[in-house]
Amino acid sequence: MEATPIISFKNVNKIYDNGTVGLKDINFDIPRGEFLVVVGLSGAGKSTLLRTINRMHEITSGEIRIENEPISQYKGRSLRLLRRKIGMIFQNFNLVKRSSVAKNVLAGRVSYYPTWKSILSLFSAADKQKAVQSLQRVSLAEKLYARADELSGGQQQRVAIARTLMQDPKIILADEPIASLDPLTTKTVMDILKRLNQEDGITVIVNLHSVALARAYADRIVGLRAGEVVYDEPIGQVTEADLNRVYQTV
Ligand SMILES: Nc1ncnc2c1ncn2[C@@H]1O[C@H](COP(=O)(O)OP(=O)(O)OP(=O)(O)O)[C@@H](O)[C@H]1O
Repeated sequence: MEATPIISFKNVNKIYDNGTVGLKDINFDIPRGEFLVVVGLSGAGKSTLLRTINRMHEITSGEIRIENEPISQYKGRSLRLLRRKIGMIFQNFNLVKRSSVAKNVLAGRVSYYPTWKSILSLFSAADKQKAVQSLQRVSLAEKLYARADELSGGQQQRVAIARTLMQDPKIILADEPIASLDPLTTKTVMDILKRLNQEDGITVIVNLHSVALARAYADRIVGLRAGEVVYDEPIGQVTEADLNRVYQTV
């Protein structure tokens, strides 16, 4: 029997308040431990798809299950617990630029603390140690006391990854994580995501424009066009002609 998928989309639709179709009848499962890359033109719905998984965006109809639980009704504590197991990294890194790397990384742990302790930054010695270890995973331990805005873009993205590691995530969502980076730094960041996937078994879902990168890193590629899945294949079966379908504008 096949193991339960970690994420499952069933007949998912998303229509924005202004009538724009974000997602149209999405149906697919993501097995635990997969490195999934979502490709598509700008506006195809990649960000929308990713953000429905942690409820940054609400769906209009259908069902999303995480670890076999429907998530749409989650509120309060259940929503916090859902978001704790899902790390997210963004194109623009979303760090507090004037804060230290240490503070930025520790911020990934706040969901484990009562609000008053997190406001006062009363992190335990164990969590400070964990912050150092998270930075070691992205080869940036020496930057612990640097200010975030002293770092290069690639280094900032690695800090953002270290921050998500503080959550002990089961899933990492990466929304165009390398869009602002040069080719060498891109490789460093993608290699780190791949390593976390392979060594820690974290399910990773990455939105990318680059088909070449998708082919280099993905276990499976899903192509979106105008909110619909037009392509869904394991990497071994990916062909140039199929991928071109994703990028047809008509
Ligand atoms: N808050 C919003 N309100 C209305 N429409 C939106 C909103 N956010 C996104 N859209 C629209 O939904 C569609 C999908 O957008 P989305 O950002 O998911 O695409 P994308 O594939 O991630 O694009 P990009 O590669 O440019 O980030 C687009 O037509 C977009 O204009």
